[in-house]
Amino acid sequence: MKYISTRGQAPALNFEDAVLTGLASDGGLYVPETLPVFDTATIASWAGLSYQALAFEIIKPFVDGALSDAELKAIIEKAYASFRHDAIAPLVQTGHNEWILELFQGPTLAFKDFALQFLGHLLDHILAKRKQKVVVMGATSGDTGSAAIEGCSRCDNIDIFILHPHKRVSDVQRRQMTTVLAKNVHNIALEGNFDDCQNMVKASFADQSFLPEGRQLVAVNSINWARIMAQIVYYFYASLALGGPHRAVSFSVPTGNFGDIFAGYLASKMGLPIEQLIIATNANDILHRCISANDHSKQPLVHSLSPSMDIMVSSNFERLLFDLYDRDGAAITELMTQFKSGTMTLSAEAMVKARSLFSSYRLGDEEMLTVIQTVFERTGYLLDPHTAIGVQAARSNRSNQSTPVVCLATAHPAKFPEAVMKAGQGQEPALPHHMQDLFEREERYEVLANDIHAVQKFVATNTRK
Ligand SMILES: Cc1ncc(COP(=O)(O)O)c(C=O)c1O
Ligand SMILES: N[C@@H](CCOP(=O)(O)O)C(=O)O
Repeated sequence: MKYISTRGQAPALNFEDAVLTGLASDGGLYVPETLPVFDTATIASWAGLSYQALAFEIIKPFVDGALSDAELKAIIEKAYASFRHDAIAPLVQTGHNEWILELFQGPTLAFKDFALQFLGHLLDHILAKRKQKVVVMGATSGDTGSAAIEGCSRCDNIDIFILHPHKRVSDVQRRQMTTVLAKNVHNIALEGNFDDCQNMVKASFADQSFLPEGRQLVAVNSINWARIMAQIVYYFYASLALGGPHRAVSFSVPTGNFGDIFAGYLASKMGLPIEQLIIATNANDILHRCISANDHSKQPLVHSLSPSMDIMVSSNFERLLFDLYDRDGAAITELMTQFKSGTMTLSAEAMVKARSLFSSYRLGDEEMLTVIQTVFERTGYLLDPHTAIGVQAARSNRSNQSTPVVCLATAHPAKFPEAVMKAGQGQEPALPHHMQDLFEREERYEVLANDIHAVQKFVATNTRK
C-alpha cells in the first residue's frame, strides 16, 4: 500500500517511510492511496474478539507486509499491556441508547495512549532494525505530550522534545510531562498558545537543517499516519459490542485537531455502518462554524476549561478536505493557501458531502459545567470537561433515538480537577494509584519565547550525539 500527500506533490511512500516522515515535503499529510474495505460478513466475524485481536485485523492491511504478522501482534500486545482495564476500551451506559466509550484507561489517562503506545513500540522496532537515531518533535495542548513521552522515552534511539503552551495546560497534564526526568526527554513551555506550538513543529518539519547531521524529525502528533490508523480500531470495537455491523451506530467526538473523528470517518469508509459523526467543539468552534455555516475563519483562541481542545487550526481537517475534493491535491493546496490569510470557503458540493455524515455542536464552559453536574446527579458518572461536551453534542444532535450513540470519553476527569470542582462535585477526582505521588515529583522544563530560532537551537543543543 502506498501513502500519498494531500497536496499531491510529495513522493508516495511505503508504510515505514510514511511513519518516519510525518509531514509530507509539500506541506501536506500522508493518507493511504486506497482504503481496505471490509464486507459485513467479515466485520461480523470479528464479534467477540479481544481489542488486541481486532486491532491486528484492522491494522494489518495498512502495514502491508512491512511487519510480519508475529511482529505486528507483538507490537499490539505490548501497546495495550499497560492499560488498566481488560476490555481496553470499556463501554458504560449513561442514558437511553447512549454510551460512553472510556478511552482513558491507558497509562496517561487520555485517548492518546491508544495510538502513542502503539507508535512508541512501532518506532522502537523500526529504528532498531534500521540502526537509526531520530528526533521527535511534538506540540501538545496537554494530552499528546505525556502520551508521547510515555510511549517513546524508553526508546534509546529517540530524543523527544514536546512543546506545550506555557500556563495553558492543567497542573496534572504539565506534571505528567515534566516529571519524566529521562535524559532523552525535553519539555518546552512555549510563551504562546497551542497553535503557535503546532506551527513551530510544522515549520521545523519543513526545514530540518537546524538538526545535527544525520538526524531527522519524526512526528508524534496526528500528522503521523500511524496515529490515525491505530484510532480506527475502537470505532469497530464499540460498534461490534453494540450490535454492529448489523446495526448502525453514531459517534459523538470531542474535537480539536480532527484526528480522532477522522479515524471514525475512515472506519465508515472501510465498511462500518455509522449513522452520524458528531463534531463536538468548545468555544474554539471553527469546525462547528464550518459544518453549520461554511464559515472556516480563524478567530482569536479562547482559553477554556477544556484546554486540550483549545485549537483553531485543525491539522487533520485537511485529510477530510482531500476526500471532499475528490483527492485533488492542487485544489487542497489552493484552499490551504487561502486559509493562511485567515479563512477559506468550501464549495457547495464539498459542504453537501461533509454534511451527509458529519454534524456539529459547540458548547461553552458554563453549559459544559452543567452537563458534568447533571450527568453526575442522575447516574453517578463523572465526566471530564472534553467528554461532557461530547455528551451534550450527542444529546442535541442525535437524529434517531433508536440508534445507539457512543460518546468518546477522551480523558479521565482526574486530569482536570479545576473544572470538575467548578461543576460542584465536592471533592477532587482521585488520580489512579500509579500517579498518587505526581505532585511530589521533581519537575524539569524550559520556558522559551515564541521564537522558532530559540526553540530549534534548544532542540539542536540537547539532541544527544
Ligand atoms: C482530552 C481530549 N479530548 C479531545 C481532543 C481532540 O482530539 P482531536 O485533536 O483528535 O480532535 C483532545 C486533543 O486533541 C484531547 O486531548
Ligand atoms: N489535544 C492534543 C493536541 C494535539 O493533537 P494531536 O492529536 O495532533 O497530537 C493534545 O492533547 O496535545
